[in-house]
Amino acid sequence: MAAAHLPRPDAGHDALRDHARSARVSEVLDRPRAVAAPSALAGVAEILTEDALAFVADLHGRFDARRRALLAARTERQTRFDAGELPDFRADTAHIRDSEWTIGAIPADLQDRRVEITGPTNAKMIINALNSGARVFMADFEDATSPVWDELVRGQVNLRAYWRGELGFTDPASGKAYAVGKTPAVLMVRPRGWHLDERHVTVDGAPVSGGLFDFALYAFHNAKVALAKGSGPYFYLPKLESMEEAALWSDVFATAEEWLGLARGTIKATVLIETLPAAFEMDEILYALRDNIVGLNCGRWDYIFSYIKRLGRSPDRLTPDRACMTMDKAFLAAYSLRLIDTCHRRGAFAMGGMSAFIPVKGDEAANRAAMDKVRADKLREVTNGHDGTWVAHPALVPIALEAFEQMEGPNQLTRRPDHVPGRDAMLALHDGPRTEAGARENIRVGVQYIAAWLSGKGAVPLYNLMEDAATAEICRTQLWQWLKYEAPLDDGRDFTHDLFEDWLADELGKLEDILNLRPAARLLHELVTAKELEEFLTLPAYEMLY
Ligand SMILES: CC(=O)SCCNC(=O)CCNC(=O)[C@H](O)C(C)(C)COP(=O)(O)OP(=O)(O)OC[C@H]1O[C@@H](n2cnc3c(N)ncnc32)[C@H](O)[C@@H]1OP(=O)(O)O
Ligand SMILES: O=CC(=O)O
Ligand SMILES: [Mg+2]
Repeated sequence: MAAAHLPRPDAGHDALRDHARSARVSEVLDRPRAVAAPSALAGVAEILTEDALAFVADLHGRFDARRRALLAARTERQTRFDAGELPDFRADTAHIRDSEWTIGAIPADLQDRRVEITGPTNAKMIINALNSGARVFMADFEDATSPVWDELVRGQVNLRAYWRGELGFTDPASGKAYAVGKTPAVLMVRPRGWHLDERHVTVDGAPVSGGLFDFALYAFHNAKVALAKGSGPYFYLPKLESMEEAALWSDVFATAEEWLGLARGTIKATVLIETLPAAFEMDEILYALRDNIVGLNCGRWDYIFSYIKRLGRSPDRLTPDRACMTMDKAFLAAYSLRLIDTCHRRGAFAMGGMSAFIPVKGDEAANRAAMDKVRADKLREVTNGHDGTWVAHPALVPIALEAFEQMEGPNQLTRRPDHVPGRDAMLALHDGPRTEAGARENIRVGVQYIAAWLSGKGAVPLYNLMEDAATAEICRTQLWQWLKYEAPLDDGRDFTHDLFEDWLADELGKLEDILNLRPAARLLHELVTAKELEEFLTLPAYEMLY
């Protein structure tokens, strides 16, 4: 059955889901093949194999129309938010929230997730992360990755090599050799979100989903080897907005398990709750993925971005400086407590998130202050009831571990918060000023991050903070929002077009002329001054990527 025979994207979720369920795995032989762009990388022949690409094509044929329909549903929901509707718990799914059920079994090697390190998929960082002492390493094709074709393939080559005991790296500059140690972290992989295409792989001329491509290749090559080594095919799922989007992953997993000859429920996933709409569907997301899910995670940076994106077209939602939006207050505090309660009620892990502070080089006092901030963040998480947390850098593993060793066991699944915040608290905005310094920081970080992304780097240290796609999205959406409403600043001025132009020119003048700085500045300018808020900065940026 060719992709062209699938129901139309606007056919409705039920028709699309029924079609996907009725399509049999054996039909794949009649389907079009996925065509991948060439890559000269060593190891590519083991990754872009005919069978692996047939698997990608099959997933594309079954699920891409549904993915596109769900993306259209996000746009439709946004028009309702723009008209003044606020997110709320769904009436049609009350039975899921109100009834008693729990998720499926959690594998032994996922029972202790006290500290999880994240990072890009280059060989050195994979090895350093696996050896870092963290319980889990999440290899990231999302926020920390710029989807340059060769780098994506290289990431898959590296992950495949890891499972076969063949991953090594020698730094050409220092000559230092890197090898995976005897007790590596458990490996999880985060595929891209539903919004991103992978234009280097097409079926009938249409690009496949980036997320399906990342998932499919990793699962195809490694699921069985990981299981044979006592682990499994484990994933983090980013940027979901609804139960239906979770159900799409559930159906993808069921199909993949059938393809790969795995028992139903072998694939295990943790879902990031990092969009405002998803926070109102946490029970529903756990339920939709109940055969495969093991937990939820507070993806705080995308969550702030989503709050601005979904509600920020309203003048009464003007956000304060990015630095004021902390996890201990307002909508962020509320959603993290609700996530803990929801997860523990359903037997799922409630993972904390990423503090953006990283070690400060060459300034002991500043470094101590940054480490203290990380410690305080992790102590808040463990005290509230999280079962584990994320760190961005190996030096932060001991700090987070020390905080999470306060738990009585390897997790605290039986704990429930004393108070579960409701809808109003989940929508409450932080207090705080909007300052010139905050606007200038957004400009500086936004431009330099986009320049790095266009140059192939998805995570960078800037001004002693970890910056990635999610943190940069906050910068540019906040500037857009402030400009749209000419937001009042704390010094009495309004954030006008002229001020933005002046500060952009001034900040650019001060920056070192790094690769892609000018195109990045042009893109940031376009995004900030656009009449309509662009859904993701990575969508126009991807058009500029080689
Ligand atoms: C919002 C979210 O989605 S958060 C999740 C996505 N973001 C991320 O995963 C970011 C992960 N972190 C990073 O990429 C990096 O730590 C950065 C870019 C912030 C800083 O990187 P660097 O400037 O290279 O850090 P630094 O120079 O201090 O690194 C020291 C050593 O630690 C290693 N290291 C740093 N971060 C990591 C990491 N996350 N995983 C593995 N190794 C790491 C470096 O490779 C380096 O190794 P070496 O001594 O063998 O050369
Ligand atoms: O993915 C994590 C986030 O904070 O965003
Ligand atoms: Mg994120």
